[in-house]
Amino acid sequence: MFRRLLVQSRRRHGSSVAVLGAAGGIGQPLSLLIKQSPLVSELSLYDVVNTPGVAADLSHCNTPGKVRATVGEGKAVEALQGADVVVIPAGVPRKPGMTRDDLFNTNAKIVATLAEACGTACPDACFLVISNPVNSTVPIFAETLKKMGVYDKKRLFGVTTLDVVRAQTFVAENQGTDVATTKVDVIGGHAGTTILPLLSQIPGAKFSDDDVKALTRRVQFGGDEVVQAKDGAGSATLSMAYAGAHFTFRLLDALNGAPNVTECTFVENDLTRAPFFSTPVTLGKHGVDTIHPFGTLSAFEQDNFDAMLPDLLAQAEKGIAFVKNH
Ligand SMILES: NC(=O)C1=CN([C@@H]2O[C@H](COP(=O)(O)OP(=O)(O)OC[C@H]3O[C@@H](n4cnc5c(N)ncnc54)[C@H](O)[C@@H]3O)[C@@H](O)[C@H]2O)C=CC1
Ligand SMILES: O=C([O-])CC(=O)C(=O)O
Repeated sequence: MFRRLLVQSRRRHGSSVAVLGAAGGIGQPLSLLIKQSPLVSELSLYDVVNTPGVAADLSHCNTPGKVRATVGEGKAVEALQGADVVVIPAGVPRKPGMTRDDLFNTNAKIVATLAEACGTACPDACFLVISNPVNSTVPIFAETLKKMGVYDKKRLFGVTTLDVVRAQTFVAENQGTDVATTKVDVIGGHAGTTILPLLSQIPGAKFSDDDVKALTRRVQFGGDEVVQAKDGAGSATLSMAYAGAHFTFRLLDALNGAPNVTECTFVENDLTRAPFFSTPVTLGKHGVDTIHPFGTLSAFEQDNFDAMLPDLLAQAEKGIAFVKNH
Protein backbone atom coordinates (compact mmCIF):
# COMPACT_ATOMS: atom_id res chain seq x y z
CA MET A 1 0.00 0.00 0.00
CA PHE A 2 2.72 2.45 1.04
CA ARG A 3 4.73 1.51 -2.04
CA ARG A 4 1.69 2.19 -4.27
CA LEU A 5 1.14 5.61 -2.67
CA LEU A 6 4.77 6.47 -3.20
CA VAL A 7 4.51 5.52 -6.86
CA GLN A 8 1.31 7.57 -7.22
CA SER A 9 2.81 10.63 -5.55
CA ARG A 10 5.85 10.39 -7.78
CA ARG A 11 3.56 10.21 -10.82
CA ARG A 12 1.87 13.44 -9.78
CA HIS A 13 5.27 15.06 -10.15
CA GLY A 14 6.12 13.16 -13.33
CA SER A 15 7.22 9.64 -14.15
CA SER A 16 10.60 8.01 -14.31
CA VAL A 17 11.13 6.47 -17.75
CA ALA A 18 14.05 4.16 -18.53
CA VAL A 19 15.23 3.40 -22.08
CA LEU A 20 17.27 0.18 -22.48
CA GLY A 21 19.36 0.28 -25.67
CA ALA A 22 19.35 4.08 -25.47
CA ALA A 23 22.49 4.64 -27.57
CA GLY A 24 21.15 2.74 -30.59
CA GLY A 25 19.48 3.76 -33.83
CA ILE A 26 16.04 3.77 -32.20
CA GLY A 27 17.21 4.52 -28.67
CA GLN A 28 18.68 7.94 -29.43
CA PRO A 29 15.77 9.60 -31.27
CA LEU A 30 13.28 7.84 -28.96
CA SER A 31 15.07 9.27 -25.91
CA LEU A 32 15.06 12.72 -27.52
CA LEU A 33 11.30 12.54 -28.07
CA ILE A 34 10.64 11.25 -24.54
CA LYS A 35 12.84 14.02 -23.09
CA GLN A 36 10.30 16.51 -24.48
CA SER A 37 7.41 15.17 -22.38
CA PRO A 38 6.35 17.31 -19.41
CA LEU A 39 5.12 14.08 -17.78
CA VAL A 40 8.67 12.73 -17.49
CA SER A 41 10.64 13.83 -14.41
CA GLU A 42 13.52 11.41 -14.94
CA LEU A 43 14.91 9.80 -18.09
CA SER A 44 17.28 6.96 -17.27
CA LEU A 45 19.35 5.89 -20.27
CA TYR A 46 21.02 2.49 -20.34
CA ASP A 47 23.14 0.82 -23.00
CA VAL A 48 26.17 -1.44 -23.03
CA VAL A 49 28.10 1.32 -24.86
CA ASN A 50 28.07 5.10 -25.42
CA THR A 51 25.33 6.11 -22.95
CA PRO A 52 27.26 8.96 -21.23
CA GLY A 53 27.62 10.91 -24.48
CA VAL A 54 23.97 10.51 -25.43
CA ALA A 55 22.89 11.52 -21.92
CA ALA A 56 25.20 14.55 -21.78
CA ASP A 57 23.87 15.72 -25.13
CA LEU A 58 20.19 15.24 -24.19
CA SER A 59 20.64 16.79 -20.74
CA HIS A 60 21.14 20.22 -22.36
CA CYS A 61 17.57 20.27 -23.71
CA ASN A 62 15.55 22.73 -21.62
CA THR A 63 12.73 20.38 -20.61
CA PRO A 64 12.03 19.25 -17.01
CA GLY A 65 13.18 15.60 -17.14
CA LYS A 66 16.55 14.93 -15.48
CA VAL A 67 18.75 12.64 -17.57
CA ARG A 68 20.74 9.82 -15.96
CA ALA A 69 23.28 7.60 -17.77
CA THR A 70 24.32 4.05 -16.97
CA VAL A 71 26.72 2.16 -19.21
CA GLY A 72 28.11 -1.37 -19.39
CA GLU A 73 27.12 -5.05 -19.37
CA GLY A 74 25.36 -6.05 -16.17
CA LYS A 75 24.49 -2.50 -15.10
CA ALA A 76 20.81 -2.53 -16.05
CA VAL A 77 19.60 -3.02 -12.45
CA GLU A 78 21.31 0.23 -11.49
CA ALA A 79 19.67 2.05 -14.42
CA LEU A 80 16.22 0.70 -13.57
CA GLN A 81 15.98 1.87 -9.94
CA GLY A 82 12.71 3.80 -9.51
CA ALA A 83 11.51 3.30 -13.10
CA ASP A 84 7.74 3.58 -13.70
CA VAL A 85 7.94 2.86 -17.43
CA VAL A 86 10.70 0.92 -19.21
CA VAL A 87 11.04 1.13 -23.00
CA ILE A 88 13.24 -1.55 -24.57
CA PRO A 89 14.78 -1.09 -28.05
CA ALA A 90 17.94 -3.11 -27.16
CA GLY A 91 19.17 -5.72 -29.62
CA VAL A 92 20.38 -6.22 -33.15
CA PRO A 93 18.39 -5.06 -36.20
CA ARG A 94 17.87 -6.86 -39.54
CA LYS A 95 19.95 -6.68 -42.70
CA PRO A 96 18.51 -7.34 -46.19
CA GLY A 97 17.57 -11.00 -46.69
CA MET A 98 16.87 -11.63 -42.98
CA THR A 99 13.53 -12.24 -41.29
CA ARG A 100 12.84 -10.89 -37.82
CA ASP A 101 13.03 -14.48 -36.57
CA ASP A 102 16.67 -14.60 -37.75
CA LEU A 103 17.37 -12.14 -34.89
CA PHE A 104 16.07 -14.62 -32.31
CA ASN A 105 19.38 -16.20 -31.30
CA THR A 106 21.00 -12.88 -30.41
CA ASN A 107 18.04 -10.90 -29.13
CA ALA A 108 16.39 -13.64 -27.04
CA LYS A 109 19.33 -13.61 -24.66
CA ILE A 110 19.49 -9.80 -24.52
CA VAL A 111 15.76 -9.53 -23.79
CA ALA A 112 15.78 -12.30 -21.17
CA THR A 113 18.73 -10.64 -19.38
CA LEU A 114 17.00 -7.25 -19.40
CA ALA A 115 13.70 -8.78 -18.24
CA GLU A 116 15.55 -10.30 -15.28
CA ALA A 117 16.99 -6.89 -14.43
CA CYS A 118 13.50 -5.35 -14.66
CA GLY A 119 12.06 -8.08 -12.41
CA THR A 120 14.79 -7.35 -9.86
CA ALA A 121 14.81 -3.54 -9.92
CA CYS A 122 11.29 -2.39 -10.83
CA PRO A 123 8.81 -5.29 -10.96
CA ASP A 124 5.84 -2.89 -10.74
CA ALA A 125 6.82 -0.83 -13.78
CA CYS A 126 5.18 -1.03 -17.23
CA PHE A 127 7.42 -2.72 -19.81
CA LEU A 128 7.30 -1.75 -23.51
CA VAL A 129 9.17 -4.25 -25.69
CA ILE A 130 10.39 -3.03 -29.09
CA SER A 131 13.24 -5.55 -29.65
CA ASN A 132 12.55 -8.06 -32.42
CA PRO A 133 11.23 -10.61 -33.01
CA VAL A 134 8.39 -9.09 -30.94
CA ASN A 135 6.24 -12.23 -31.45
CA SER A 136 8.85 -14.13 -29.40
CA THR A 137 10.56 -11.45 -27.26
CA VAL A 138 7.32 -10.49 -25.49
CA PRO A 139 6.64 -14.13 -24.45
CA ILE A 140 10.33 -14.32 -23.37
CA PHE A 141 9.86 -11.23 -21.21
CA ALA A 142 6.66 -12.62 -19.68
CA GLU A 143 8.17 -16.05 -19.02
CA THR A 144 11.25 -14.55 -17.36
CA LEU A 145 9.11 -12.43 -15.03
CA LYS A 146 6.90 -15.48 -14.31
CA LYS A 147 9.98 -17.48 -13.31
CA MET A 148 10.79 -14.68 -10.84
CA GLY A 149 7.19 -14.60 -9.57
CA VAL A 150 6.61 -10.95 -10.54
CA TYR A 151 4.70 -11.15 -13.86
CA ASP A 152 1.64 -8.93 -14.27
CA LYS A 153 -0.03 -9.25 -17.69
CA LYS A 154 -1.47 -5.74 -17.32
CA ARG A 155 2.01 -4.23 -17.47
CA LEU A 156 3.71 -5.92 -20.41
CA PHE A 157 3.26 -4.51 -23.92
CA GLY A 158 4.74 -5.47 -27.27
CA VAL A 159 5.03 -2.24 -29.23
CA THR A 160 3.22 -2.71 -32.56
CA THR A 161 2.47 1.01 -32.99
CA LEU A 162 4.70 1.29 -36.06
CA ASP A 163 2.32 -1.02 -37.93
CA VAL A 164 -0.56 1.31 -37.07
CA VAL A 165 1.48 4.38 -38.03
CA ARG A 166 2.33 2.81 -41.41
CA ALA A 167 -1.24 1.67 -42.02
CA GLN A 168 -2.57 5.16 -41.32
CA THR A 169 0.01 6.78 -43.60
CA PHE A 170 -0.55 4.38 -46.53
CA VAL A 171 -4.37 4.42 -46.21
CA ALA A 172 -4.50 8.24 -46.07
CA GLU A 173 -2.34 8.40 -49.22
CA ASN A 174 -4.60 5.88 -50.97
CA GLN A 175 -7.90 7.48 -49.92
CA GLY A 176 -6.80 11.14 -50.10
CA THR A 177 -7.86 11.64 -46.46
CA ASP A 178 -6.23 13.69 -43.69
CA VAL A 179 -3.54 11.46 -42.20
CA ALA A 180 -4.05 13.09 -38.79
CA THR A 181 -7.61 11.80 -38.56
CA THR A 182 -7.25 8.51 -40.50
CA LYS A 183 -7.51 5.71 -37.95
CA VAL A 184 -6.66 2.07 -38.72
CA ASP A 185 -6.56 -0.83 -36.28
CA VAL A 186 -3.82 -3.38 -36.91
CA ILE A 187 -4.12 -6.74 -35.17
CA GLY A 188 -2.07 -9.92 -34.77
CA GLY A 189 1.68 -9.80 -34.28
CA HIS A 190 4.69 -7.92 -35.62
CA ALA A 191 6.22 -9.96 -38.44
CA GLY A 192 5.18 -10.22 -42.09
CA THR A 193 1.86 -12.00 -42.52
CA THR A 194 1.15 -11.97 -38.75
CA ILE A 195 0.47 -8.22 -39.18
CA LEU A 196 -3.16 -7.59 -40.23
CA PRO A 197 -4.55 -4.09 -40.89
CA LEU A 198 -8.34 -4.05 -40.63
CA LEU A 199 -9.11 -2.03 -43.75
CA SER A 200 -12.73 -3.25 -43.81
CA GLN A 201 -13.39 -1.41 -40.53
CA ILE A 202 -12.29 2.10 -41.58
CA PRO A 203 -15.39 4.30 -41.59
CA GLY A 204 -16.10 5.82 -45.01
CA ALA A 205 -13.13 4.18 -46.78
CA LYS A 206 -13.66 2.47 -50.15
CA PHE A 207 -11.02 0.17 -51.61
CA SER A 208 -10.85 -1.97 -54.74
CA ASP A 209 -9.94 -5.63 -54.10
CA ASP A 210 -6.51 -4.95 -55.62
CA ASP A 211 -5.99 -1.99 -53.27
CA VAL A 212 -6.91 -4.11 -50.25
CA LYS A 213 -4.34 -6.73 -51.25
CA ALA A 214 -1.61 -4.18 -52.06
CA LEU A 215 -2.18 -2.05 -48.93
CA THR A 216 -2.31 -5.07 -46.64
CA ARG A 217 0.93 -6.38 -48.10
CA ARG A 218 2.63 -2.98 -47.83
CA VAL A 219 1.75 -2.71 -44.13
CA GLN A 220 2.86 -6.32 -43.53
CA PHE A 221 6.21 -5.75 -45.25
CA GLY A 222 6.76 -2.04 -44.47
CA GLY A 223 9.74 -3.01 -42.34
CA ASP A 224 11.35 -4.76 -45.31
CA GLU A 225 10.88 -1.64 -47.42
CA VAL A 226 13.08 0.27 -44.96
CA VAL A 227 15.61 -2.57 -44.49
CA GLN A 228 16.12 -2.72 -48.27
CA ALA A 229 16.40 1.07 -48.65
CA LYS A 230 18.97 1.22 -45.82
CA ASP A 231 20.89 -1.50 -47.68
CA GLY A 232 22.73 -3.09 -44.76
CA ALA A 233 22.73 -0.07 -42.42
CA GLY A 234 19.86 -1.40 -40.28
CA SER A 235 16.08 -1.15 -40.12
CA ALA A 236 13.48 1.49 -39.26
CA THR A 237 14.78 3.77 -36.49
CA LEU A 238 13.21 7.22 -36.93
CA SER A 239 9.64 6.07 -37.65
CA MET A 240 10.03 3.52 -34.84
CA ALA A 241 11.20 6.23 -32.43
CA TYR A 242 8.14 8.28 -33.45
CA ALA A 243 5.83 5.30 -32.94
CA GLY A 244 7.50 4.26 -29.67
CA ALA A 245 7.26 7.78 -28.27
CA HIS A 246 3.59 7.97 -29.28
CA PHE A 247 2.82 4.75 -27.40
CA THR A 248 4.88 5.86 -24.37
CA PHE A 249 3.05 9.21 -24.20
CA ARG A 250 -0.35 7.52 -24.49
CA LEU A 251 0.56 5.14 -21.67
CA LEU A 252 1.85 8.00 -19.50
CA ASP A 253 -1.43 9.87 -20.11
CA ALA A 254 -3.41 6.80 -19.04
CA LEU A 255 -1.22 6.16 -15.97
CA ASN A 256 -1.93 9.77 -15.00
CA GLY A 257 -5.68 9.18 -15.19
CA ALA A 258 -6.64 10.29 -18.72
CA PRO A 259 -9.80 8.43 -19.83
CA ASN A 260 -10.42 6.61 -23.15
CA VAL A 261 -6.79 5.99 -24.10
CA THR A 262 -7.05 3.15 -26.61
CA GLU A 263 -4.16 1.81 -28.72
CA CYS A 264 -3.41 -1.44 -30.53
CA THR A 265 -0.73 -3.35 -28.64
CA PHE A 266 0.58 -6.92 -28.36
CA VAL A 267 -0.57 -8.08 -24.91
CA GLU A 268 -1.58 -11.33 -23.24
CA ASN A 269 -5.25 -12.07 -23.84
CA ASP A 270 -7.58 -14.92 -24.70
CA LEU A 271 -9.19 -13.50 -27.84
CA THR A 272 -7.45 -16.16 -29.95
CA ARG A 273 -5.48 -19.38 -29.46
CA ALA A 274 -2.25 -17.34 -29.41
CA PRO A 275 -1.17 -16.28 -25.89
CA PHE A 276 -0.27 -12.76 -27.07
CA PHE A 277 -2.22 -10.91 -29.72
CA SER A 278 -2.28 -7.26 -30.77
CA THR A 279 -5.77 -5.78 -30.52
CA PRO A 280 -7.24 -2.43 -29.40
CA VAL A 281 -6.58 -2.04 -25.67
CA THR A 282 -7.81 0.72 -23.38
CA LEU A 283 -5.00 1.77 -21.07
CA GLY A 284 -5.61 2.89 -17.51
CA LYS A 285 -3.90 3.89 -14.25
CA HIS A 286 -2.44 0.39 -13.83
CA GLY A 287 -1.55 -0.48 -17.44
CA VAL A 288 -4.02 -2.62 -19.42
CA ASP A 289 -7.57 -1.69 -18.48
CA THR A 290 -9.83 -3.25 -21.16
CA ILE A 291 -8.97 -5.66 -23.99
CA HIS A 292 -11.31 -5.06 -26.91
CA PRO A 293 -12.34 -7.74 -29.41
CA PHE A 294 -11.29 -6.81 -32.95
CA GLY A 295 -14.74 -6.98 -34.53
CA THR A 296 -16.03 -8.69 -37.64
CA LEU A 297 -13.44 -9.55 -40.27
CA SER A 298 -13.96 -9.46 -44.04
CA ALA A 299 -13.46 -12.78 -45.87
CA PHE A 300 -9.99 -11.58 -46.97
CA GLU A 301 -9.05 -10.63 -43.40
CA GLN A 302 -10.44 -13.91 -42.05
CA ASP A 303 -8.19 -15.87 -44.46
CA ASN A 304 -5.18 -13.83 -43.32
CA PHE A 305 -6.16 -14.33 -39.67
CA ASP A 306 -6.48 -18.11 -40.11
CA ALA A 307 -3.11 -18.26 -41.85
CA MET A 308 -1.25 -16.23 -39.21
CA LEU A 309 -2.36 -18.08 -36.08
CA PRO A 310 -0.07 -21.12 -36.40
CA ASP A 311 2.94 -18.79 -36.92
CA LEU A 312 2.02 -16.62 -33.93
CA LEU A 313 1.60 -19.69 -31.75
CA ALA A 314 4.91 -21.24 -32.89
CA GLN A 315 6.82 -17.99 -32.39
CA ALA A 316 5.40 -17.56 -28.87
CA GLU A 317 6.21 -21.19 -28.03
CA LYS A 318 9.77 -20.70 -29.28
CA GLY A 319 10.18 -17.78 -26.84
CA ILE A 320 8.67 -19.70 -23.93
CA ALA A 321 10.88 -22.74 -24.64
CA PHE A 322 13.96 -20.50 -24.72
CA VAL A 323 13.31 -19.34 -21.15
CA LYS A 324 12.37 -22.82 -19.91
CA ASN A 325 15.62 -24.28 -21.30
CA HIS A 326 17.92 -21.60 -19.88
N1 LIG B 1 8.82 -3.29 -32.67
C1 LIG B 1 9.07 -2.67 -33.81
O1 LIG B 1 8.15 -2.22 -34.51
C2 LIG B 1 10.48 -2.47 -34.27
C3 LIG B 1 11.51 -3.14 -33.68
N2 LIG B 1 12.81 -2.94 -34.08
C4 LIG B 1 13.86 -3.68 -33.37
O2 LIG B 1 14.48 -2.83 -32.39
C5 LIG B 1 15.79 -3.33 -32.09
C6 LIG B 1 16.82 -2.21 -32.07
O3 LIG B 1 16.96 -1.67 -33.36
P1 LIG B 1 18.03 -0.49 -33.64
O4 LIG B 1 17.93 0.56 -32.60
O5 LIG B 1 17.91 -0.12 -35.05
O6 LIG B 1 19.42 -1.29 -33.41
P2 LIG B 1 20.85 -0.67 -33.03
O7 LIG B 1 21.85 -1.75 -33.23
O8 LIG B 1 21.06 0.62 -33.72
O9 LIG B 1 20.69 -0.36 -31.47
C7 LIG B 1 20.53 -1.34 -30.54
C8 LIG B 1 21.19 -0.90 -29.25
O10 LIG B 1 21.01 -1.93 -28.27
C9 LIG B 1 22.19 -1.97 -27.49
N3 LIG B 1 22.27 -3.23 -26.78
C10 LIG B 1 22.66 -4.44 -27.23
N4 LIG B 1 22.64 -5.33 -26.23
C11 LIG B 1 22.22 -4.67 -25.13
C12 LIG B 1 22.00 -5.04 -23.78
N5 LIG B 1 22.21 -6.28 -23.36
N6 LIG B 1 21.57 -4.10 -22.93
C13 LIG B 1 21.34 -2.83 -23.35
N7 LIG B 1 21.54 -2.41 -24.60
C14 LIG B 1 21.98 -3.32 -25.47
C15 LIG B 1 23.30 -1.77 -28.52
O11 LIG B 1 24.52 -1.37 -27.86
C16 LIG B 1 22.71 -0.68 -29.39
O12 LIG B 1 23.06 0.62 -28.94
C17 LIG B 1 16.05 -4.41 -33.14
O13 LIG B 1 15.85 -5.68 -32.58
C18 LIG B 1 15.02 -4.13 -34.21
O14 LIG B 1 14.71 -5.26 -34.99
C19 LIG B 1 13.11 -2.05 -35.08
C20 LIG B 1 12.10 -1.34 -35.70
C21 LIG B 1 10.72 -1.54 -35.39
O1 LIG C 1 11.69 -4.63 -40.19
C1 LIG C 1 12.39 -4.69 -39.17
O2 LIG C 1 13.23 -5.57 -38.94
C2 LIG C 1 12.17 -3.65 -38.12
C3 LIG C 1 10.75 -3.61 -37.79
O3 LIG C 1 10.27 -4.40 -36.99
C4 LIG C 1 9.88 -2.73 -38.57
O4 LIG C 1 10.38 -1.80 -39.24
O5 LIG C 1 8.67 -2.95 -38.55
